[in-house]
Amino acid sequence: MRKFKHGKLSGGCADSCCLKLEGLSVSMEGDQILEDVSFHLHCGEIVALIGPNGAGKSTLFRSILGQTPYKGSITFSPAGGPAIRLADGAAAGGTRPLVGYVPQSPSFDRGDPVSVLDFFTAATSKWPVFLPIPREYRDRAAAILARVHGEDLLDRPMGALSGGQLQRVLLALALEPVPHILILDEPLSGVDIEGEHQLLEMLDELRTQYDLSIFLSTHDFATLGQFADKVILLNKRMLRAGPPDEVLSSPEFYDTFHLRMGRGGER
Ligand SMILES: Nc1ncnc2c1ncn2[C@@H]1O[C@H](COP(=O)(O)OP(=O)(O)OP(=O)(O)O)[C@@H](O)[C@H]1O
Repeated sequence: MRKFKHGKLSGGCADSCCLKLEGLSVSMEGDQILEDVSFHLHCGEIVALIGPNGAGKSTLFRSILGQTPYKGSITFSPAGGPAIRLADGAAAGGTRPLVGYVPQSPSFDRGDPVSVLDFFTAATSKWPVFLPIPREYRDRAAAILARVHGEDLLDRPMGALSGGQLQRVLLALALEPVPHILILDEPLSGVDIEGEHQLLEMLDELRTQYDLSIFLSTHDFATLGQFADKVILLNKRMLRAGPPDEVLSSPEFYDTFHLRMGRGGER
């Protein structure tokens, strides 16, 4: 599946744009949710975040989005530009990087008559969708959907979309405007194998086309090696980070998911 390995990574952070998390900690209602999490994310890189239920994956995303207060630092350094430090979600000394976000799949009632065009219009304008939608809004929605090869979905009811089609519609919205960083919370859940393959191809195409950092969480470990440059294993703390094969064969991975090491493993 992988068609493209990003060339800029060879120089590390110095000559490529980079999101840096350093010593990130989050507490809520007296509970420590994240503790001392540090890693870098480069443009053009797809990084998968894995961990058991309740590991803090969505909380980590919300911290980057500025929706959850944290301790530590999050900085964004555009290639060749000054670094932007995000303190508790506020950009200090620069323009806030654009972060596109696809939340964990919302569900739509099967009989819900809201069309993809209605949904787009409501999300991107103040036009009352019970009135006929003007041509310019329709053309704009079609152009945005075309980025994910979804123009044909425009008049479909949201409730009739498959899991993969719904993810593509949400992805198209997250790409308007095209962000610096794209975050997807479990985009593969509820998506069949064919849809999953299309979505992963799409992400590979988008990061190449727009030089995006893509950061996604998943519980589907079987496909990680096909699309992720790096995997981060999280369970409150960052337990391991590296290429997919290295993380998936690590003792930390086996311990976290209560698996036994196979032959050749040291345990
Ligand atoms: N608003 C909140 N107030 C208090 N605790 C919270 C809040 N939001 C999340 N938590 C707790 O933080 C922990 C991490 O939750 P989070 O949703 O980030 O995990 P996750 O790794 O995304 O889980 P999953 O894989 O099940 O989606 C959980 O124990 C959860 O109960």
